[in-house]
Amino acid sequence: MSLEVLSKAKVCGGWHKQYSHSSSRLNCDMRFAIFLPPNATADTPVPVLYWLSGLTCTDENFMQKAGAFAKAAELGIAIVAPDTSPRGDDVADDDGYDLGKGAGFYLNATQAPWSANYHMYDYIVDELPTLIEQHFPVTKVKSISGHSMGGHGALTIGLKNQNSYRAISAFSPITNPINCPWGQKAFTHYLGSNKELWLDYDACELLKMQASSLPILVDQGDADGFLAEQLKPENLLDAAKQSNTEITLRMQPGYDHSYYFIQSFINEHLDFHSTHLFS
Ligand SMILES: CC(=O)Oc1ccc2c(C)cc(=O)oc2c1
Repeated sequence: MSLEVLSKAKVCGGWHKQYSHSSSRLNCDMRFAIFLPPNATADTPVPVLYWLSGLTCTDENFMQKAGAFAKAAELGIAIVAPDTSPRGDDVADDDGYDLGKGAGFYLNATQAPWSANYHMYDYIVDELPTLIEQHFPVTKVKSISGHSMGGHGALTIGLKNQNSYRAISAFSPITNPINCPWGQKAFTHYLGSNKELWLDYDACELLKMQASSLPILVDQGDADGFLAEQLKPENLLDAAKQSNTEITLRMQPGYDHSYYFIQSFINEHLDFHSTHLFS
């Protein structure tokens, strides 16, 4: 599979690069961004942290706003930031910011018109890592993190693929999409009205069914305007209790839903991932 370079810039001794490629799973051209630390070479490949962004975001938000490069360079971790949905003029969309382009919810849609392209679950789990491992000096060792809708993606993808990742972390994740307005809207459109089929993409339901062998770190701001209606971290703790899974949930006083919050704690998440990626 071929990659087209869209941009490259040296940063913190490493490289930030953006690429486009044709995705067979999403049936469209996709973009992603990668940060390669200075020590990533063919002789010394490095592990990868996959970062899943939230609603309305692209490959660019985390790379431009999180301030993660200095720490990732020091630790020797590559970071891959995919886009948040399929893209292009032929891809179905909606006027709302919480459905369609920019709102792929990291699942495989089964309902028309979404099912033609919206297979973000398969893209993140299989197609993108295969591509990254073919083209860059990285190992197969990986972990996963994300924000909001991307936190939901990191939790569900990590929990469903515990042998593929070393650790999961999330900022302000949508923890229980089957019980919040964003999730209920997206799942109705992408998966249909049979709510039994929604359970497979809900972190709380997954945790109730199976304990996590992966360490999980969640940071949540207590001044986040979406906390009570959309994010519900207390439901994640309740679900974890039911399967005897230990989750570190840190309520961070005064922080909101923005990238200022992510920037404040990203180094601690990178340290957390480093501990497990190199163990
Ligand atoms: C760049 C940025 O601030 O991203 C951002 C803003 C808001 C949201 C909301 C409301 C939900 C979500 O899933 O992600 C997200 C990302």
